Amino acid sequence: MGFFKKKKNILPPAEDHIEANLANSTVYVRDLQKIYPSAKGDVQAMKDVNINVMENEFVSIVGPSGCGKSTLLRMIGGLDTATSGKIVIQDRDIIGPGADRGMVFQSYTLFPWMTVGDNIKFGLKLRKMPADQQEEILNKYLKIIKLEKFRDSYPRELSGGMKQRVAIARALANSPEVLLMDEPFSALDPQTKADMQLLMRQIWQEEKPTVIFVTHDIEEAVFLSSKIYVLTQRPGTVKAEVPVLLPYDRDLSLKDTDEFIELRRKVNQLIEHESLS
Ligand SMILES: Nc1ncnc2c1ncn2[C@@H]1O[C@H](COP(=O)(O)OP(=O)(O)OP(=O)(O)O)[C@@H](O)[C@H]1O
Repeated sequence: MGFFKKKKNILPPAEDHIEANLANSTVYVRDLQKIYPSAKGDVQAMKDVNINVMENEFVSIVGPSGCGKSTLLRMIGGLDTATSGKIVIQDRDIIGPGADRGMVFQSYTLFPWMTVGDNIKFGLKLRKMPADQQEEILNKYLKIIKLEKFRDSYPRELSGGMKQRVAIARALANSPEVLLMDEPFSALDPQTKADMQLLMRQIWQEEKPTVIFVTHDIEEAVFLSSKIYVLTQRPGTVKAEVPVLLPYDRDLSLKDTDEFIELRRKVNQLIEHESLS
């Protein structure tokens, strides 16, 4: 029985419909607050953040610089602790890192002394998965990221985009309940970035991972997501939850359509108003 069902009897009736929605949540963030103590006084990075990510959703977090996007992702990843509030994945309170969450960062985080294959199998080896199953999963993900020929290469032999493809495969190979991505494509050149967005969308359409994706690139957020949370400037809180009602099968030509441009403009305006206020 899930966390929300257990609490049913103590919720007032008015919240019943909210609870019904949350029962399907993979990630549930409530009243999250983050204060960084500093010599010059406390820095309130985040205030009353509430987000709700359903199973198989691709959710992006956008907002002005310094609004707390990375802090929020780090807290969901268990790499940082909240000052108050709650983060629940399925029915478990998050108090630290765990294999239930895969992470991909902007900076390249592959183990440089391991081949591509060993990087992808790393988590599987830790779990002592039988070798034949490891091979099966490795082959599946090498194919998905189109790097079958690079299985025995080392990270130093790969381009930035290839390294991020391996990082995504390494995270997904562990079948995480949620994939957390912090600006994973922002260091790449524009063409590689567009290729990676297309690949990421294809992976999502085929594999349906639950994803929380932090980016400052609104076009990227609209292209990839099923839902976008726009945060306010610091202290960051949720300003808007924007559903992305665009076709399910997407390719890069979608970016030139009126409906895409209109939605990108809407999200941009939400952030611009924030930056000017
Ligand atoms: N260790 C820290 N000590 C003090 N303040 C911090 C610390 N880490 C982050 N902050 C502050 O908290 C706020 C949120 O930072 P965070 O990096 O999460 O924002 P962001 O939205 O990801 O920014 P950007 O879009 O520029 O990457 C910022 O104002 C930052 O200066």
